[in-house]
Amino acid sequence: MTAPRPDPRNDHARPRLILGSASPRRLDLLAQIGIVPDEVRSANIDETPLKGELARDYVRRIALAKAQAFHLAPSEVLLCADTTVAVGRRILGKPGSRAEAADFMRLMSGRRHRVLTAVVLRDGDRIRDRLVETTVRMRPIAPPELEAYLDMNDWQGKAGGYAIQGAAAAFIPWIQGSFSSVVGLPLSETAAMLAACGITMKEPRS
Ligand SMILES: Cc1cn([C@H]2C[C@H](O)[C@@H](COP(=O)(O)OP(=O)(O)OP(=O)(O)O)O2)c(=O)[nH]c1=O
Repeated sequence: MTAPRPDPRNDHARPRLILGSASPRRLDLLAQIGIVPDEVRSANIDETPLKGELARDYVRRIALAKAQAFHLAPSEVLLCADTTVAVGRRILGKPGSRAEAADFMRLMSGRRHRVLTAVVLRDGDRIRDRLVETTVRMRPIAPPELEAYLDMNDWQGKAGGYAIQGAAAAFIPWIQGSFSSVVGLPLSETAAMLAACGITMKEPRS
């Protein structure tokens, strides 16, 4: 009997990619650039901002905390991220209720805010991280529109209580920065970080 020929598509030197995120958006965004994690894990992190903490310090601290929450085997590379919304110095996380989502949307209505995403890649003891900031403008939202929007439940599980990739797109005429970063993972920056660890698009199977 002859030994099976090795499949040239199996690159055993390539590290296993672990996505440390419960966000379905992050998995979809990776798939968009042809990256399929070998495994998805999630951890519960206390995401309470510290008193007076700046949004950029906060989002980086939380992404790093997520990246430290997992045990990794030597062949594994871990990707984690955190996305938050900042209006002036106020940090808006994921709203805990419809009423809080309404407060957030009223605060953002008719003005600009920032969306920050910190990406962390952990490869053994080595940590690579990037912070990407995007400015988003929301047009004024009338009270009946806000009620209709909240009825759609799109606010649940989203920083700031909205999803630019969802119904709230109707309120957003302009952004400056990275669309994918607002959705949860800046793709250009993430692809570069992964490539530095030897993780690139999977070859298409014929
Ligand atoms: C502003 C904005 C946020 N979001 C989402 C991205 C993130 O999933 C979420 C912010 O919460 P995160 O804490 O960054 O992520 P998560 O709780 O969904 O998942 P995990 O912590 O396990 O990685 O908000 C959108 O989908 N669209 C948007 O326009």
